Amino acid sequence: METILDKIIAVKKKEVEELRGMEIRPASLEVNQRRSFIEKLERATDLSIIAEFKRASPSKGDINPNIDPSVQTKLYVDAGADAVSVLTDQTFFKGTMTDLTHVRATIDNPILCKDFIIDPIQIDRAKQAGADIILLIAAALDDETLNTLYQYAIAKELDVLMEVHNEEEAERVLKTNNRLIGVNNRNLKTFEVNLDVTEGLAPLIKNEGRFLISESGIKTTDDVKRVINAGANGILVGETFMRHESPRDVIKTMKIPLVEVMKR
Ligand SMILES: O=P(O)(O)OC[C@@H](O)[C@@H](O)c1c[nH]c2ccccc12
Repeated sequence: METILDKIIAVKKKEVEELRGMEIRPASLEVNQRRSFIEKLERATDLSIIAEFKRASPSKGDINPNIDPSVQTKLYVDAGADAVSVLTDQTFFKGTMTDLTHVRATIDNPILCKDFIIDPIQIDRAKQAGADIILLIAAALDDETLNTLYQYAIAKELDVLMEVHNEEEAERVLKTNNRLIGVNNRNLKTFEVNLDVTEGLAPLIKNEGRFLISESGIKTTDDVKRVINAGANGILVGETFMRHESPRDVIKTMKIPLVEVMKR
């Protein structure tokens, strides 16, 4: 059966064809300046927070379709978020690359371009819009493509967040020497969300000395403590911040010291 991920990738293939016909100009020096999230993680003593701007999603429908990306992400950063994620997919998440451009003009923290990247041309476009981190989803890429895109991104001085959901994917990404691994608690094929996924995969990732970001389904301080205990260096949170009347207050309560977490 065709999964939502298959549907999304089919749309991305068309988008890539369209992009090939467009001129992607180099970004201005100011936009291009390097903002490394991995360097921030090396120095971090608290849990790192990547706060996401996400208007809608295939699993939840509209989340908060009418708020302004610059206003919302400024709020995130002022509350203590370390990085911001901007969903740029239009068809399924109601985002745009223009959202990312606007956010770049507003904040100075690292920005993750949250999209389904299958081709280097999308990396060029993300970089031009002002992204500092790109996402590579193991479930959507074979080993060769994953490696090619990874090498391409680091050559452009971008950080790469490699996303996994099971052991097989984790082993595949650990074969690269990428230091930043995201464990998605949501299964992109069934939408089921379970923090057990972070707990199950954390030993594998931490034993290899990589930074671990727990992604999706994080709502409460208890959830946060659970993933910290599992070994997470950071969290990626969208819906909880997008729906809350005061994302500032939630972010502040989630910014917890990492004390026992082994940092390598
Ligand atoms: O809104 P949540 O449950 O806090 O999840 C945020 C983020 O992890 C989620 O948006 C996400 C994780 N990986 C993705 C890949 C594509 C699109 C979206 C995602």
